[in-house]
Formats: sequence, structure tokens, C-alpha cells
Amino acid sequence: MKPASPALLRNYVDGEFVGSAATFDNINPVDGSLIAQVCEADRATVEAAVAAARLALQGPWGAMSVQQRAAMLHKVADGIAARFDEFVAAEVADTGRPLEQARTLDIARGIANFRTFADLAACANTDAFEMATADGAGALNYTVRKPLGVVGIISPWNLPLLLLTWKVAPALACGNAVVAKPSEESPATATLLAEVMRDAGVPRGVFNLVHGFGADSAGQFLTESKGIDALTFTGESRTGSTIMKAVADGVKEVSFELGGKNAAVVFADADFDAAVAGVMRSSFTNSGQVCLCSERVYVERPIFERFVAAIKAKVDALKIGYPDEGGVDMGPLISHGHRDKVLGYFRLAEQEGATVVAGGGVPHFGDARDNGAYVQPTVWTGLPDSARCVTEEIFGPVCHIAPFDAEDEVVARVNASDYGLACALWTTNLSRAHRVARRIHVGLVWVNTWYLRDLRTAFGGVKLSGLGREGGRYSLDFYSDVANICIKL
Ligand SMILES: NC(=O)C1=CN([C@@H]2O[C@H](COP(=O)(O)OP(=O)(O)OC[C@H]3O[C@@H](n4cnc5c(N)ncnc54)[C@H](O)[C@@H]3O)[C@@H](O)[C@H]2O)C=CC1
Ligand SMILES: O=C(O)/C=C/C=C(\O)C(=O)O
Repeated sequence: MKPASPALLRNYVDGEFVGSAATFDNINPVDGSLIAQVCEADRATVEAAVAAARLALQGPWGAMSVQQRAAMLHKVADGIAARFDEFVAAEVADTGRPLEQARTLDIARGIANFRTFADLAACANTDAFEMATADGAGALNYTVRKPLGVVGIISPWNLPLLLLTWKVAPALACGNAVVAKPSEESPATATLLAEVMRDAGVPRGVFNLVHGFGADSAGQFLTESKGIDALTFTGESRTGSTIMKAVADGVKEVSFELGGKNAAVVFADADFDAAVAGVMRSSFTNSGQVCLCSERVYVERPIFERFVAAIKAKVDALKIGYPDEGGVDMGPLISHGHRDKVLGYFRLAEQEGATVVAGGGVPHFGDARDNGAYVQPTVWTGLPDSARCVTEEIFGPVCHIAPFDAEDEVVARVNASDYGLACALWTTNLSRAHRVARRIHVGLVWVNTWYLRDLRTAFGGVKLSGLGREGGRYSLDFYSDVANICIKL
């Protein structure tokens, strides 16, 4: 599949596309082919972007009402929709994901993010409290929302447009200007978004895009810039910790969505077929490269053997292939580097004593895909909960399935993790679902479903999985300074 993006992907600073001295390769993980050259922003370019964002706050953007900003964000959504197929092709080329997923999830959500946050910001209310005073006249408190200022946004490669716009849309809806750095692995849809911003008439400097890597590159330069007021990041937990240190001296506001080692729990009373289908989705969607994926599956002992057999049958039947092949279920991983990491865990699992129920290696196609970053979807059993493969985030199409005997036991095992992002429970007993869901120490619990998203709800994790919440009014809270005004009557 040929990307529709240009052969040279440039930075977008102060309303202009700008080049750079250094470039890096953008590689298609399906076959290792070169998609484009990407301009790597140096420190001066990042600082120019931050300065342009600061200036934009003083210009027409800063004078717009929230309704005018919302109308502009709807124009951005319209612009993505008008170039839908280009966005899909660019996302597929960068990531190798099934075309259908890019259509129904990635790009559709990019559009929805702009529409949702435009509407939420335009309709948001603020607090008001009447209070009594000693003189009997009283006082009135009310809050106003103001933009934070310049927001730095650093996003990952696993859901490139979806996760970038999840932050850009509310930041702009709240009146901020942004400097966004997408992942070096997936720069194409972000560059298309810059074109859409320009064409929608978003004033210069409001949306800036800088390409590059993390350490010693655009990512680090952005976190070190004194000109940003807040930093929002999605990616690996260790990177979150590095970024936190970088912004600590300036006491910048941060919002972090980080890694996970999420569990799925299947009780014996679950709708068996629904649970099997649900765990297939939660473990193998996007080749397991979603922070919400389940890499630990706990199944109540009476149905354990049957469940493992059913998962094995489904995994063996998954179609791995080209993104645009009919009925394809899984594409490659994002890169050879990430594949090396995942294959390292495949080897480690055997050393740790796992039974490999399915997969465990690299598929062979006999064509260009053998130069790609594919791995087999993989299922293990037989590991202790202390195994590294059961405790560390792998971020690949893999799960370990273990039996359990009692509710208290499984709650303790699920909670015995350094991470706390998401959990999926499968049971037909609603009382149990409610009871267990409250006891699981994570930010997100799904019952009899997985990754069903209402964009108005709180999203984020606890422990190593993140800091703060985004989504709905939580995003409006993060991307705004809330000031209280107290009027003595
Ligand atoms: N949402 C999630 O939970 C994600 C988890 N991961 C995990 O992280 C592992 C490493 O993947 P990466 O792409 O390297 O993730 P990463 O967390 O290093 O990269 C995410 C973003 O942060 C930037 N970045 C990296 N180091 C930085 C630094 N020091 N300062 C500022 N920005 C920095 C990157 O350029 C990219 O834009 C993966 O194998 C996977 O396990 C990766 C992507 C998303
Ligand atoms: O907002 C969503 O729907 C998905 C979020 C997924 C992540 O944050 C992730 O995979 O990192």
C-alpha cells in the first residue's frame, strides 16, 4: 500500500512547513520499505515552535470565544473527514495495521476527538457557590476557566492519530496553543493533520508540529523548554518518569497515560463464547499494541482447560497478513526494534518454564513480508505470577492464561502488579461484577466487554500506569486553569 503522505515530512512551525538539517527514515513495518524521509527538529526549531505558540495566544486565537474555537475544531474534523482515505493510507503505511481498523478505529476516532471536545468545551458549565457572611449580605463564588498557555504534547506510535488528537483537541478547545511531537515511528498522520489545521484556518502558531526522537532530540528539547506551561504524554512508564524529572524544576502541570500489565478475569459463570471472543480482542487487537490490552488472563478453574483450548483454536485461526487483505486480523509490530523486544520475551517465557500453547515465533510468508516486523500471536500457560513475562509490559500479541479458585484470590493476584491501568471482568453475576470491579486497583474496569469507549468518561491509570485523568470534563480540567472569583455582596 502506497502512503498518500509526501516523501519529505516536514515540521510545522508558526503556520509554515519547515525543513531541517537532519532527516531520518520512516519505515513500513510490513516489508521494511522506505515510506518517507522525516525532518528532525533541532532545539532551535522546537524553541521557535514554542515561541510561535506563545505569540499565538496574544493573537486572534486568544480573542476567540469558546463557541468560535469549537466551530473551528469542527472544521478540522471536517477536514480530516474530507481526506479520510489519505489519513487511512498514511496510518496503515506507518503501522501496518489492518485497513479496516484504521478506518473504523484510528481515523474515525481522530474525527470524533475533535467533535467531542469542541462540543464539550462549548457546553461546559462552571461552579457557583453562594455563601453566608457575618454581615448577612453574603458572597458569591464562581469559577472561570482560562487556557493553561502553551501545551507540549508527546504521543506514541501505537494509535498515532487517535492518541495525538485525544490531546490536541481538548487542548485547543480550552484555548491553548500546542507544540506536538508525534512518535518517530508514525509521523505521517500528524503531518497530514498540520495541513488540515492550515486549511481549516486555524491561526498560525496555534498548532505546531515538531518531528524527532525522544532523548537528545525533539522530545527531550520540548520537555526542557522553559516556554511550555504543561506537558501531556502517552507512552512507556520509564519515559514518563524521565519527562517528569525534566519538567520538575519548572513545576509544570503533567498528565501521563503510561503502560499496563492488564488482566482479564473470566469467572466460570461467564457467557463462555462471549468471554473467549472478548479475550481474543483484548489480547490481540492491534497486535497487542494498545496500553489497554490484556496480557494476563485469569480463568476460574472449572472452565480453565476448555477456555485455553478455545483460545488456542481461535489464535491458530487468526489471519496474519497485508493490511489490505480481506479478512486480515493482525498486521506486524511497529518496528524491528520492537519485534526484538517482543521476541526477547518469547525466549524468556520458555526459560521461565512456560508451556507455549500457540505461536511463540515469527511467521514465514515467502514474500516481502519476511522483511517486515511480524510475530505470531502467542499464548502461554504454566508460569508463576512472579515470572517476568507475567509482570512486565510486553506490548505484543501475547497473553498468559492462569487458573484461579476464588474471588479474593484473583482480586489479590490482579492487584499484585506495579501497573494499574485496565481490567476486563467476564461474569453473568452482576453483584459479583460490581463487587470485584470496585476492588480492582486500576483506572478502568470493563465488565463483559473491553475497550468500549465513551469519550465523556475519565480515562487513565494508577501506579506506574499514569498520573491524572483525561476524557470529558477531566480533559477540560487538565487543559484549563480554573480560577475562583469571590464577590462580596
Ligand atoms: N501507550 C503505551 O502504553 C505505550 C507503551 N509503549 C511501550 O514502550 C516501549 C518503548 O516504545 P517507545 O516508542 O520507545 O515508547 P516511548 O515511551 O519511549 O515513546 C513515546 C513517545 O515519547 C517520546 N520520547 C521518548 N523518550 C523521550 C524523552 N526522554 N523525552 C521526551 N520524549 C521522549 C518518543 O519519541 C515518542 O514520541 C514499547 O516497547 C512499549 O512496550 C510504547 C508506546 C505506547
Ligand atoms: O483513548 C483511547 O481510546 C485509547 C487509548 C489508548 C492508549 O492510551 C494507549 O494505547 O496508549
